[in-house]
Amino acid sequence: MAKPQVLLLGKIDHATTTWNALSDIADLLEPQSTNRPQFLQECRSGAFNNVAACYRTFASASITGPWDAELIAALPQSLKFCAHNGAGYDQIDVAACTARDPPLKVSNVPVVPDAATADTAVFLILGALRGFNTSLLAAREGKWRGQPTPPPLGHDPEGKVLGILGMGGIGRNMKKKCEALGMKAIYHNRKPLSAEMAGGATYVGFEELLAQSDVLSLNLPLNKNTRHIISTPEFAKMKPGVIIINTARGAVMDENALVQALASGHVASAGLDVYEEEPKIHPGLLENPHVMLLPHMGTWTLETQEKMEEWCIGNIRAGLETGLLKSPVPEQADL
Ligand SMILES: O=CC(=O)O
Repeated sequence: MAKPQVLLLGKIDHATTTWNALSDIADLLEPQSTNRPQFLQECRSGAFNNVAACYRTFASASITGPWDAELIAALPQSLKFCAHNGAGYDQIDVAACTARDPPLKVSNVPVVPDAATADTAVFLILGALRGFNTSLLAAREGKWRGQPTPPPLGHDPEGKVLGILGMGGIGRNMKKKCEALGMKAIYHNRKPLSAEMAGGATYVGFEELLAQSDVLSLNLPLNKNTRHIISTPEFAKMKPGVIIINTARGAVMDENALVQALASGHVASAGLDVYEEEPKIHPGLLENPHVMLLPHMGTWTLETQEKMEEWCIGNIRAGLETGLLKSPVPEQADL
């Protein structure tokens, strides 16, 4: 019997040996397309009609566009598994995958990205609290401590309230690291965690989280319930001088509203790794020398990238060999 095919959407940079080893059970295939219209056409041409599983990266959206209803309808009937290499899978319309007959099973990469993403958040928290960005810029311009005018004094993390919106694996990892800096953690989730999972962080309502945080960190997934969960009315409920950190997805926060809140001074600073329209960064953020801006580097370490690729390939092998993915997305836990 012919082997099933596995389609690679994106690149494998590290786990090439594990990827190539998949050829014991599948033929490995790459698309010819370089943009979405071509990709839809390639799908509809029958070129992928023996593809049973697909490995996709966040960056592969530059070829396929989002996995929305149109794309999911164009994918071949043979496709049973989509292994996404990332924690956040907001690019995939999971409901449309589930509605297929048979359902298209989707997995993400949980846990593995937690530590590196939390480290990125800690870097942004410290950088924003201490106001380090202007000094980083000044040092490169040969202006010692911003000569002739030194920057305003920063703030210590010690004793500050860290509000965590979305206390999943990344939030919990970040909490531990920030407690080592003397911060006090409060959090809001749809439901409180068990005492063991919360690890001493206090559960508060959403409004209390807004009102009590000195540093508010966004660690929740992007979906239709969380899009723009932070916007003008929410900023108005926060402490003057609050610092906002976002390592989740840009669109959980209304970027225009953030720019306005920064301009008014109500939000003192921000540390951002993610943006509403990546790779574009809002000009109001680029022009503000106080905010810390990273270009989506949360999991960008050799160790984490390697482990994420391995995990994602593990999902493909599990799907093909057992019919079940190792880490299905929570919406499909019962499939
Ligand atoms: O943004 C990174 C991820 O979702 O893993």
